[in-house]
Amino acid sequence: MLLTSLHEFCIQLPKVELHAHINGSLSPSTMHQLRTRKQDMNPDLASFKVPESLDHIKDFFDLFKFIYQLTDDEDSVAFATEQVMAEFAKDGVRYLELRTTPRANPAKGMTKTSYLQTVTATLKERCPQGMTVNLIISIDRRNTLEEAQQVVDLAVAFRDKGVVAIDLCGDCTKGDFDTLKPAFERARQLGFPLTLHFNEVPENIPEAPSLLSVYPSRLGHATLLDDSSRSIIYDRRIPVEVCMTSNVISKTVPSYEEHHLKTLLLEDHPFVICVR
Ligand SMILES: CNc1ncnc2c1ncn2[C@@H]1O[C@H](COP(=O)(O)O)[C@@H](O)[C@H]1O
Repeated sequence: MLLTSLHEFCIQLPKVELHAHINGSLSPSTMHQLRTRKQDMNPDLASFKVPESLDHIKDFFDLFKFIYQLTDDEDSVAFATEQVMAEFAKDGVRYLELRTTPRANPAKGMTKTSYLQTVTATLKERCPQGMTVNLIISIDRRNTLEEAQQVVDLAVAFRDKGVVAIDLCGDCTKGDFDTLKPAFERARQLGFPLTLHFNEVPENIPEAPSLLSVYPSRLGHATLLDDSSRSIIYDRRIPVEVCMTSNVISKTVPSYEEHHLKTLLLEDHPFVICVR
């Protein structure tokens, strides 16, 4: 087939996507469809729009208060998951690792277990032809240790349903990794590879040694590499999930030209380009 442009070539190129949060990957069209389903019950949603740019990464996490109202029941979660897979497939992704934080909504009868049942069933039944999809289960930085341990229990329960790893995500300006560390240590003992959102903002730098002490297999973002983290990460060759669009939109990186991808490339450190 004759390719008409570089853009077309990039779309058709078979790709892997390893860092995509389900609720962070809803396209404007998916959000619109979910909003239309829900706005009778929740008129506030009618005026909600994702802004094109943000002033600070904190504003980014605030958006999820709205987005979670769009996916607050099992049917919407299934619809959102199916749309996300279909859109990645259309963009030429052949291997996809989605990640998501189990969420309950008692008002709609959704539990963390039924949330994951819905997601894993959708991955199995609605996966586009020619694409393989696996799931990473996320622990939110704002979780208590008990909640984090519950996520590990869920990962064990859903292990044979395509769960391949456990993630640390959530508002990088909140929470304390040391509180959650025993859950990550247990996850590792149980054989789950770990991927951790790492050093997205300066406040994260003091906790970096603690995150690295649980032996993550991959790191998300790793935007700010202090000398001591850099030397451990380079020594162990821990691959970085580079999320350029997310970094530039949330202003943790000033521009694409100044992105730390360049340093990783020049220093021959393994990384993978991701979207969110
Ligand atoms: C910008 N960098 C980031 N850093 C940390 N966590 C992030 C993130 N981007 C997204 N999330 C996490 O993904 C969740 C939404 O998807 P799920 O409900 O899990 O599917 C958000 O609530 C946040 O915790």
